[in-house]
Amino acid sequence: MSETILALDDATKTFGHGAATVYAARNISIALKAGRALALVGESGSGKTTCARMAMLEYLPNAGRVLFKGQPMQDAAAKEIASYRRSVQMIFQDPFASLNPAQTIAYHLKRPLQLHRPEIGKAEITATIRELLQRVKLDPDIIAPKYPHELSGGQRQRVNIARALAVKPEVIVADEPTSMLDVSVRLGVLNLLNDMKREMNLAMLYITHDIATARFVAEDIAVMYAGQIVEWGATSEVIDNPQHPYTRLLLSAVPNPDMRFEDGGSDMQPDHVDAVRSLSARTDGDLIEVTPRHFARVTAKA
Ligand SMILES: Nc1ncnc2c1ncn2[C@@H]1O[C@H](COP(=O)(O)OP(=O)(O)OP(=O)(O)O)[C@@H](O)[C@H]1O
Repeated sequence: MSETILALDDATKTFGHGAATVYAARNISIALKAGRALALVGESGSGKTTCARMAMLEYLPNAGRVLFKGQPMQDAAAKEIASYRRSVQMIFQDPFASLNPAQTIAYHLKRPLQLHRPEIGKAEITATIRELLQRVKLDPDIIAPKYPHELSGGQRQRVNIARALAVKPEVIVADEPTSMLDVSVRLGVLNLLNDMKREMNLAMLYITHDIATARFVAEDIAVMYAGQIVEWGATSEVIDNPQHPYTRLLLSAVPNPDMRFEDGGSDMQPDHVDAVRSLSARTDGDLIEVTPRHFARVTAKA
């Protein structure tokens, strides 16, 4: 079994107080292992980004822990936190927003090397930038001198991936990394993430509302609804044989994940959709031990 690098251990994050408390993430336990990806899947508002932010230490959980190689990060010293921030790199949804329009691509890659890779001498920086661009399948001669606006969305996202790799991370958190890209280039970027994961033994958290894309990247999958993980397991098993009604609902909306279930995005009846949602949002039962009885109860109700 490969090593767990980063884990959320029974982590809960709430916003607001009293009756207005929102449980953005409730009792989340996930483990990111070297050389493997976990897909966190769910519709908008299910809590995926909150989990990513806890993994990035942007939010500390109200309860539960963030563990890095078994060490709780809540009480870590500043030096350990700085090292954590290098080891855990994020790739964002919007490939343009995270690039400075006034700087060349070479500059974007040079900065993290200068800041975080002191072992690379001045003379080797250009060669390392070339290597990084080649790794993400971009031609260094063409791309390095360009500015972000001169690249396509897919090329920009590859630059973001190269920049994340520049600091030699152990974990990549990719939050909807292809949702703003042209459909024709999405698969290429997902395949690249997959290659990086294997070649560099990276642990990866892949966040998406599109359960179908999880197959391309992730060995494991966790399905979220209303701040909770309702089902998890090996990606192929969960997709081919979903046990939880909410996972079935999510799969019924593929291949048009942008469509709302209520607008005919799912082939389930609207009252059945409502029943699945209310069951999935319950916090009193043991949602994790999913049994076919859950499904039977929902169908009987609908
Ligand atoms: N800073 C915040 N303040 C108050 N509520 C928040 C905050 N961040 C998130 N929430 C709430 O927590 C819940 C989960 O949000 P989150 O952004 O994690 O979902 P998501 O699955 O990532 O959605 P999306 O795919 O739209 O980004 C939502 O109900 C959201 O409104």
